[in-house]
Amino acid sequence: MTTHRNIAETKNWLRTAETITEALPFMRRYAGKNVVVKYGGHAMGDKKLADVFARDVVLLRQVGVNPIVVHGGGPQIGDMLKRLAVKSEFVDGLRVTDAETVDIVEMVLSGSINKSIVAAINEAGGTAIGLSGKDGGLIQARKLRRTKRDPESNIEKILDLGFVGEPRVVNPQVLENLQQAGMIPVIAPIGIGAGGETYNINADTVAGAVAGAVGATRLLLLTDVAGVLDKEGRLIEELSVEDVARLQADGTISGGMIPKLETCVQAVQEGVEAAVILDGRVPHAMLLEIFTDRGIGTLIKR
Ligand SMILES: Nc1ncnc2c1ncn2[C@@H]1O[C@H](COP(=O)(O)OP(=O)(O)O)[C@@H](O)[C@H]1O
Ligand SMILES: CC(=O)N[C@@H](CCC(=O)OP(=O)(O)O)C(=O)O
Repeated sequence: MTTHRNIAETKNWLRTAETITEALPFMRRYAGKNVVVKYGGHAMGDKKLADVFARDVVLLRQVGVNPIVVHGGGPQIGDMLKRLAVKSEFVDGLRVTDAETVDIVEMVLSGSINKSIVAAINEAGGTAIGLSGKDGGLIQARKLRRTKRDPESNIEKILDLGFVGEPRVVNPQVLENLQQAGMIPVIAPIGIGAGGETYNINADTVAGAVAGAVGATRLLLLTDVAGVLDKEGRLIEELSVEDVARLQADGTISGGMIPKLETCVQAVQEGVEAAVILDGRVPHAMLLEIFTDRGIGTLIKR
C-alpha cells in the first residue's frame, strides 16, 4: 500500500527540494575546485556538530567539490598538557613549544584528533585519509622567526617560540594523488624540518599554505566566533588586505585572530580567490557559506 505524506510534510519536502535546486548554480561553480577547510579546535568540541561537519564534507565531495580538511586542536592539546602537568603559554596566538611539548602536540594532533575526524568522515560515507605534514613529505617546515617591538625601548626583539614552525614547501602532488583515488585528505598541522625535527605549526597557517599550494578556490576557517568582530562586537562582513593591517595596528584583533587573518591575507595574495572566517558552531556553516548567495562570516579578498 502506498503511504501518502500529509500536507505539512509535503510542504517541508517542497522547501527542501527548492533549497537544493537553488544551490545548483553554486555546486556547478565549485565543481572540480579545491576548497580547504580549517576545522578549529574550539569548533570541534561538540560531537553532534562534529558529525554534521563530517556529513557536510562528504556531501561536498559527492557534488563534485574537492574538500581538503586541515584541523586544529589547541584546546585538546591544552587539556593533555594539563593532565601531564606541563606548563604552556601563548605569544600572539602561538603556543611556545619546547621539546617535551612538541611530542605531546604531535601525539594529540596526529593521533587522537586526526583519527577521530577521519573516522567521522568515513562513518558518514566518505573515504578520508589522515596525514600530517610528515606523510609523503607533505609539509617541509622551518623554525618560525618572530620579532616583537618592545614598546618601552622601541627595540625589535627576537622571540624564541621553540619548535613552532612555518611551512617552507607544501607538496600538492600528495594531495592530488589521494583526491584522484577518491579520498578526502585530513591534515594534522605538524611539519618536518630539514634535519628531521618535528614542528608544531598553527593550523590556520597550514590551511593557508595548503590552500595556496593547491590553488584552492576558497579557504574556509571555521572557528568559535561569528567572524571578525569590530570594537563594538559587530560582525565585519568583508575585509580587504589593507583593512586587515589597520585592524591589527589599532588592536581590534588579538590572540588567535592574528594568525588567522595573517593566513587569509597570505592565501589571497598567493592566488586563493577568497578566504572566509566563519562560525563553526553554526550547523552546516560550510554549506551555508558556499552554496548560498549570502554567505556567512567575514570574507577576505585582495
Ligand atoms: N576582532 C576579533 N573578532 C573575533 N574574534 C577575535 C577578535 N580578536 C580576537 N579574537 C579571538 O580570536 C579567537 C579565535 O581564534 P582561536 O581561539 O585561535 O580559534 P580556533 O581555535 O578556532 O582556531 C576568538 O575566540 C576570539 O577570542
Ligand atoms: C604553534 C601553535 O600554536 N600550534 C597550535 C596547533 C593547533 C592549532 O592551531 O589548533 P587550533 O586551530 O584549535 O587553535 C597549538 O599548539 O595549539
